[in-house]
Amino acid sequence: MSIQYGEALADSYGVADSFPKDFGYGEEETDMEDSPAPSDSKPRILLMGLRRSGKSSIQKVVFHKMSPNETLFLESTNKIYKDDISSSSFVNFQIWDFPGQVDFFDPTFDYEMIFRGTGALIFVIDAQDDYVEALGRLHLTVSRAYRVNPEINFEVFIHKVDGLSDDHKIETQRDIHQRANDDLADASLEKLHLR
Ligand SMILES: Nc1nc2c(ncn2[C@@H]2O[C@H](COP(=O)(O)OP(=O)(O)OP(=O)(O)O)[C@@H](O)[C@H]2O)c(=O)[nH]1
Repeated sequence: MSIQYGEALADSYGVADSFPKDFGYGEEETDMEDSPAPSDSKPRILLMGLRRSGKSSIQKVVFHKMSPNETLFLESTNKIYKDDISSSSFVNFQIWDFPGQVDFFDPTFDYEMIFRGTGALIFVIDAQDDYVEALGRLHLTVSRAYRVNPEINFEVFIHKVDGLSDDHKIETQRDIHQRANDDLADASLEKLHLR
């Protein structure tokens, strides 16, 4: 099984410069209990991960030209935030930024509907935090999503590596990779590929 992890997202911050300034993004805040509107049929990418892991920062810096410093002032997300990215007929998708604390047992949270229409799920892990809790959440999230829709592409972003030495970066990546896949193997979910 070949598994690769997304390169540290501190690097992705530079990506913002490659997007034109004048994208006319539609913005929408949606309650968890909302049912999907017709425009939700666009290809959908979910951004999930623990609270303060950096999901909104990634979305704002990469797609809205926010400077990394400004992300310090981002408020915690408490609803699903849907962002339409449609710069041309070739680039046309939605990013859904989730609150850190998604409750899969909340009956108003229709995760089956959400996962059914999802193309990719990006799970963000804060490398500067103790990531044991994040790994538990990763496992819960991807195993649920996979059972609903095995076609989803799962990506793990190891984020906030700016404070880590090169050796520590490699060690963190190796450790997260190992533990995440051990958890999947224990649950007989070897077919679920994390990248
Ligand atoms: N050191 C460092 N800090 C970062 C980086 N990216 C984001 N942060 C900081 O992390 C904090 C949380 O970022 P958010 O983007 O709000 O995190 P979130 O995952 O959307 O949080 P919730 O909405 O609570 O789920 C902010 O203070 C950011 O400035 C990074 O690459 N490096």
